[in-house]
Amino acid sequence: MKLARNLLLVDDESQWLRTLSMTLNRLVPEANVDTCVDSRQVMNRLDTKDYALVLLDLTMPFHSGEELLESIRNQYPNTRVIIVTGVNEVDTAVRCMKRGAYDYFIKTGDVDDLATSVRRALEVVGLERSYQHVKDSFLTKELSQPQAFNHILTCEPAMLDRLRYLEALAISPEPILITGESGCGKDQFAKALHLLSYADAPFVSINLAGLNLSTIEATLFGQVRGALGTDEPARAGLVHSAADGVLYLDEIGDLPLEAQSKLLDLLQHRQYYPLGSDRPQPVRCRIVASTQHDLLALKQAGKFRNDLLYRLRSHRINLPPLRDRPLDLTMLINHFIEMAAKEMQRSVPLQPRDLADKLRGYQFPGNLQELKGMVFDAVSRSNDTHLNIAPFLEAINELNGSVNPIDQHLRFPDQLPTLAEAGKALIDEAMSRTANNQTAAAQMLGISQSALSRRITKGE
Ligand SMILES: Nc1ncnc2c1ncn2[C@@H]1O[C@H](COP(=O)(O)OP(=O)(O)OP(=O)(O)O)[C@@H](O)[C@H]1O
Repeated sequence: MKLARNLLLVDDESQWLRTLSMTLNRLVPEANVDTCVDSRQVMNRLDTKDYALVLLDLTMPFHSGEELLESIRNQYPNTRVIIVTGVNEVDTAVRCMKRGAYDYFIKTGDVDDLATSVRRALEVVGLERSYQHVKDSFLTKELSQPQAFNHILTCEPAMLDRLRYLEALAISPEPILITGESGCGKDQFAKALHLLSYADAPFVSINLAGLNLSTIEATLFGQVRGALGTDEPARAGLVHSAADGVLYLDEIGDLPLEAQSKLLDLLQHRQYYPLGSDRPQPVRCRIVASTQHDLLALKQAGKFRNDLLYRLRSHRINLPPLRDRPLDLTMLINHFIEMAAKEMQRSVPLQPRDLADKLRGYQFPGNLQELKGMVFDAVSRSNDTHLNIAPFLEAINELNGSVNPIDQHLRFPDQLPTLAEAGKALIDEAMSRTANNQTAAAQMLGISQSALSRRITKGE
């Protein structure tokens, strides 16, 4: 899938082209910069490669910049054009902007503003493309690269929407935040994104839970020799290893505040400083972060930076827990049974037909990870023909046993009722819920029907 990062510099001065391309490579590392010195070649170049942005000189032999601006906007409306010229005339600038230029710069030695505009234009084109992709995929309801999702089994409409959304986001360079309970498939989504857009580049992941600040900083950003006052050798960090690919930050909520500002710098300026160095290193990598925690709550508690949170949340995917994916249960059980049998090199045991039904009411606090664990346990405890379902029943019983309905539902008033009053209220409620069926009410209350009848007669 095409990322919006190809940039074509057009100018008849080859020395200027060389300098500008070197500068932009440094200041906008996310861009792929090509150059074109001959105005007659520009439209050919656009025919053969998908450029998100063209930086155009105005005064050139053969075709003027204004002429090319018009042709590009007509034939490639999704490509933005920034004019970079020596012509310092308000009229010309106004005319170019009216013809659809994205921005207009006078050639000077100071290219910081130009770099900012280039970065913004690439973001705009990326967002436009993602939006178009979301629209297309939601209209057609089809995935264009289904093979990237081979490891994500689902037939739940809500999950299929998320797959399509991830596919649409794959072309944007912006970070993605994946949220959801533990074990619900966040890692799988990060890996799918990698396959969608960065399959030939590295996928580098780190789980930030429980790591201290210096370990995180050194691991992520690397260090120069002796950075920590010891004689430790220089080493490259994971950000360096993830160049051009995906850096997956699992449990981003555990990132200490000090490291959050460095991550923000990386996201905003696509550069980082190894520990002990004051020389910024440019890098281009897609950041995917995940968490099972509520980052808004962490922000309110002062543990997560507001600016980082909003930067990360620009693309967000929240995965539903397994208990909200009833349509997937049977398929996942079958999948994990086959996987376990294969790993344990045994034949696939038969499962009871109603296994998925038995599990329907179960909450799966550990989600797919828990289901997978149960199935592997069951397969390992099975004989060659039939699946041993004890692990499933044990989990259901354990959970039922650990839930204290009184803790969950009863709320006592300041003035407690007497035992007799509470007992009578309970019996009245049970009788009303069972439409005065004493046998059912007695079962609900955990006493025999005759004991209930006695209590009702006595008015207890
Ligand atoms: N849709 C799916 N189809 C098949 N297997 C899945 C699916 N989603 C997740 N899994 C499997 O379930 C297990 C848990 O998934 P994963 O590690 O992606 O969850 P997670 O949300 O990242 O968990 P954690 O919060 O603990 O990091 C993995 O073994 C994964 O391969």
